[in-house]
Amino acid sequence: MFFNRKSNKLHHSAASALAHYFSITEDTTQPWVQVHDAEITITLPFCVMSQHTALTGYLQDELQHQGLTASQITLNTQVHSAKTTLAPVKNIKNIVAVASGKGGVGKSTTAVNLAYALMQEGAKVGILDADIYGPSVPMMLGNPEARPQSQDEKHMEPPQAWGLVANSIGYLVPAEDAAVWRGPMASRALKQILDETLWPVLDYLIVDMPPGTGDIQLTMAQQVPVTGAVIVTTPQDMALADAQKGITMFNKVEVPVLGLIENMSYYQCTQCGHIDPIFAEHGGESLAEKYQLPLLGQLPLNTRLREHSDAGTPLVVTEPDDAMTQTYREIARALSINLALSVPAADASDHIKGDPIGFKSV
Ligand SMILES: Nc1ncnc2c1ncn2[C@@H]1O[C@H](COP(=O)(O)OP(=O)(O)OP(=O)(O)O)[C@@H](O)[C@H]1O
Repeated sequence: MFFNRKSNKLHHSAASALAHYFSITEDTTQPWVQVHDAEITITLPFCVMSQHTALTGYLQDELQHQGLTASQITLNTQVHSAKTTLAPVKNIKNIVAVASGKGGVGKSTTAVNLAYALMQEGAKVGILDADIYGPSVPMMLGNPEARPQSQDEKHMEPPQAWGLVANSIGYLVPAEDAAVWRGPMASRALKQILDETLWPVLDYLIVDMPPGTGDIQLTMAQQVPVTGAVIVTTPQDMALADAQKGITMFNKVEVPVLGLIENMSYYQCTQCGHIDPIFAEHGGESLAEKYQLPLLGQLPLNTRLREHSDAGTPLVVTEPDDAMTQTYREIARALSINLALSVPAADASDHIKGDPIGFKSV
């Protein structure tokens, strides 16, 4: 009886502290907490590994203020499979489309670095390059010569780069062949790559969408069981106008837009530190406000980011302490939290089958 009362108090206080920490309701956090004797186990439905130490400290302090002590606080992560209208893809819990209305705004750069940032926050992540007409992911991952292997001539083992599993039309056919495909063929190819790749169990598959909001993009968004979309834009009026078309497109196919990322927000001179908003200011903020969407983060125009992409050494992996890496990780945490809290979870037992390849999550 005494133990039960103490457990209940610990349970309630931990749930309340979590609610406060993440600015959400206690109803949401209650199911995350389990108490056994005086041991608290918290299972978060999102990936925020870099915050675990701070969060544990915060929980300890909050309990102490209430005269409570936990013998141990353990934090785990269990990302849910989200509910989608289309049938899920085997082993993939969530598909996140990274899209842009306008070309050249840094969508692929963002998709690649975001994928690694999610991994650093504790997620199991893959990337699918759906940019059929201009696949740049293989170059950005530094493995353009890689080819998916097949044991049965039906399924592909995806290449891996620094622990990230990836597939791309760029690994499969010469660029000039894909460039002349018509829309239906391009979307069929994407669906085929998605379904025939031996994906290990992934919390998130990042899909680098082709730029634009035409028929091809619409068909792709309709054929793939996308959990949510992230729109990349620059602050420039022209890019913002196209980003709005992207938001409208995802609304049309009932895919929730999880947030905006503003890229090339400003340039900071490496010599004098002067900040120049080359593509105008506040564009991302006003777009986010207009559509009531979170602005997940803002990245500067930076030579090193471009150099790392060109060299196939993604910045987030090779410069883990860089300020831009920290921004990508903030974006990754915000995205993971937003997805877990805004998209209802589904029963995953039918499609999560276990790792078919020697996949090492890092
Ligand atoms: N924040 C940034 N700072 C500097 N260079 C950047 C930044 N973001 C992207 N780039 C560079 O801009 C170019 C276009 O980026 P990227 O290929 O990611 O854009 P995209 O929107 O995917 O393009 P596409 O429309 O061709 O698919 C690349 O050379 C990339 O390295």
